[in-house]
Amino acid sequence: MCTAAAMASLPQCGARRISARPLGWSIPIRCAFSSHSNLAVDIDADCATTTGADSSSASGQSKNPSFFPKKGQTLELVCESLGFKGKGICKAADTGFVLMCDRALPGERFLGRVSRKKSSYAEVKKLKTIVPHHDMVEAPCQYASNCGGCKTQNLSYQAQIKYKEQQVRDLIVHVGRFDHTDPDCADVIKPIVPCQEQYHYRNKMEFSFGADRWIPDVEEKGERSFALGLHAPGFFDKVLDVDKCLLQSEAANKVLAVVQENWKDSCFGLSPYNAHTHIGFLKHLMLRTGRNTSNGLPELMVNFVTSSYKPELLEPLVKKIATIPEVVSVMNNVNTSVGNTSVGEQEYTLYGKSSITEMLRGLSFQISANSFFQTNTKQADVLYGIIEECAGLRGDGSEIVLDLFCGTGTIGLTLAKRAGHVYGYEMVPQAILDARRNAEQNNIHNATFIQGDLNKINDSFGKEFPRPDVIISDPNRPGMHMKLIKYLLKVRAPRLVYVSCNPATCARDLDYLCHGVNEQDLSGCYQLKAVIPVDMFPNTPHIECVCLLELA
Ligand SMILES: C[S@@+](CC[C@H](N)C(=O)[O-])C[C@H]1O[C@@H](n2cnc3c(N)ncnc32)[C@H](O)[C@@H]1O
Repeated sequence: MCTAAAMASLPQCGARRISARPLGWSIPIRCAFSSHSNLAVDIDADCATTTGADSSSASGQSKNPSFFPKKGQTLELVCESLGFKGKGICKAADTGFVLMCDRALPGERFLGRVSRKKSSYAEVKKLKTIVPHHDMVEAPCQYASNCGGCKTQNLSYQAQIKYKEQQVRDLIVHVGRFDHTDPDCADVIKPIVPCQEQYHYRNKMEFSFGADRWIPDVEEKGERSFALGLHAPGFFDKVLDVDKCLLQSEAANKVLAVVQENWKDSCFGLSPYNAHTHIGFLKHLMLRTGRNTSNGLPELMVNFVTSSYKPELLEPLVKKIATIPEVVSVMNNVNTSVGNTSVGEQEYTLYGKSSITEMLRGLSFQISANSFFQTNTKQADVLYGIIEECAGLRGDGSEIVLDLFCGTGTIGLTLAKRAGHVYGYEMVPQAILDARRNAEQNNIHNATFIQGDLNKINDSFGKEFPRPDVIISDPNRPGMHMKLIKYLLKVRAPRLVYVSCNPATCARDLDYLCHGVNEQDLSGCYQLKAVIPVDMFPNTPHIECVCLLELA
């Protein structure tokens, strides 16, 4: 059975047939996923806003109490587990119809309204908690219940990692089609590696300036005012004003506080960019924290993304920020497009230097405003250690490593000391330039970085480098393109380390690599040896996994 939570992200999963239910009756709903999901409750469904049952299946209703929700219906639900994007999963009794609710946490009994209905699952908006969830703790952040960033702050950390591990296991079994009853497979999924720091772990945060401040409870009244903070969940144009974010460093919070104290002051003449009218100056405030390599102290980059280049407007604010000792760089990216991106067409240094330093596994990296870099440095150190262990390089300097989706080259460069040669492949030209610079700066001479789109490779891919002994693949959330899967099945590398930030697409790709792709007439040739979930982002639904595959 394919889980609905996974279906939400995997289009190839088929919809399940379920029947409709009569309106206006008490409906038994129970929780989903685990074997002990027998918490049946009666609910008094409010069907005032729904119209007519599904006529195709309504006739069977009097005999069958099965349930098919309607948009607008209010239900009493109990959440048992966390699924895709950290949404709480509930399930209708009898039909197994899945209902997903943002911010519902396991054990929580709540009233929710069906906001969206698909053929295989429905989404529910939580209206009111009736009984709180298990493993409840007090959220330390005042914005926790409204901010889109940390959705699980009020769930104990032990429970957070337990549900993440369970989600990976469910996806590997149901989407990846690995049989957990097979003793060979049972040991493959390892316990999740927790993150030692659950707050202040992010080295980069991006806040938005907005003309439309989001005040959660009066949201519908259209109250308008300026804001600097995080986008309200589901809104491109509304911003939750925040003075402090517990995910970023203390030094970054000092900068945020200074900007907040000053930018709305009319004497500065600053205006937020309006996502509707496209008028206004300030778009984003990006704060990056690195470490000074000589004294180990934090060093900070502040990057203002603006719609035009007017340094005179920013100058008074820059002067105030520059008095914060940790600030070593103030940048200005100018982005004239109407989109939401923070990468500028031009970049200017307003104060100090144009990059900061970060250390990872003993190497030092220069990070500019737009460089990609792992956002949780300490846990990236742990992640890369696991990758290195999985890569299992002999260290005799003879092996070829292919680092696919290499970004700024960090994984490949940390492996280079034990490899014969590393070949990195990446689409973004600037990342390739950064990777080459990083290699030079760390005196690494056995690494070659090649720019190219791995979704567009053809049969000649692989001619630029010798046959790899170890392949690292670290794609973005959509996972690997079928063209790349075909290459990996053709090249038959002895070891493949798949690093993923989306366990759903990861499970799909592992299925292709190990079991083959029927529709493409391809046989699998790898054996799954280990899946190691790593918690890189506490208090959020994100899950990283390192998977080791060996040639079968
Ligand atoms: C998850 S990041 C991994 C970066 C790097 N491995 C690291 O640990 O820092 C994925 C990288 O894949 C790159 N990428 C995304 N789509 C790509 C494609 N179609 N072809 C090549 N690279 C791509 C992105 O630019 C990004 O640098």
